[in-house]
Amino acid sequence: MGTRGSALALAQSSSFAAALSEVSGASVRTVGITTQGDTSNAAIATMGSTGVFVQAVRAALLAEEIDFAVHSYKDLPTAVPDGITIAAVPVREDPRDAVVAADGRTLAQLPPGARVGTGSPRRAGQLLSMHPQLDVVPLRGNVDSRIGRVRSGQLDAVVVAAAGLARLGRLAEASQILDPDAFVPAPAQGALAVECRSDDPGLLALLSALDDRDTRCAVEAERAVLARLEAGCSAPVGAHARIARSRARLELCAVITSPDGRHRTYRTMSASPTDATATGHTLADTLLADHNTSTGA
Ligand SMILES: NCc1[nH]cc(CCC(=O)O)c1CC(=O)O
Repeated sequence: MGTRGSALALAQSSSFAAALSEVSGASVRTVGITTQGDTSNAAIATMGSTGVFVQAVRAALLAEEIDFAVHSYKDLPTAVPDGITIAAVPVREDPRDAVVAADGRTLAQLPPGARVGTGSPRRAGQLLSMHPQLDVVPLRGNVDSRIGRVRSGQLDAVVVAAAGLARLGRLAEASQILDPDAFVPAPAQGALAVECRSDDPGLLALLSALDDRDTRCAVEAERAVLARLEAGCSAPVGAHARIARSRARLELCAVITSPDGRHRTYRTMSASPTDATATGHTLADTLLADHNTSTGA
């Protein structure tokens, strides 16, 4: 099993490995892979192509240095390369964003000018649109160092994925969990994608035992929004889907903001779960047309 070497990547891949061993009896050996995303100090949004965390892991997979890889799904580029298949999308962790703030404050309780760190244009745009009194400052690094900026007093708050906190056993440090219908998470946030080589049917079958149909469907709809907008992972687009009322309905919401938060376009759509991709595309078209109208583009 290939994985990045960060604490978060190791936590999520080792819990997947444990689940795989449990259902299949297979023993799993972990191979840590360093990626450009781990070694560069540049802001994620300036690193150009999407998938800075992913390319080295996929190269190792195609070179048969590893047999399968566990990725944070939201970090994957929307196109899956030839020769690689997503064999499993396990049950999703909490998809929501979370605030870690000094003195346990919520965003609404932060004073004007409070410094809130995030490196994500999606989070920055939504923060400013909802709370224009805040001073959003660029930030990157692992979850531990981002929370460290709050604990040291350099920042008043940071916004991170609840899933990241949960996987590190630190969800209790969140002072607010943001409603995903109001502050829309990144497409596929909280989900994992387990990839293997397409020509490895035995392993494909083994891994697919841990695939969760509802998670795959929700993520498919969210990622279809992103793919249709041809936006990379750093574009200010949020999308969140859930499967409601015992699989009868797919409910999808999506948001685009301008980077300064002055324009925010939010739309929802409900459809059959069998139409996940088409629903994502349709919602993206509506969203983009309405956003362009409101910004005068
Ligand atoms: N962009 C980095 C990243 N990629 C995956 C997660 C954890 C959440 C997840 O699994 O979706 C994080 C941290 C964060 O966004 O705070």
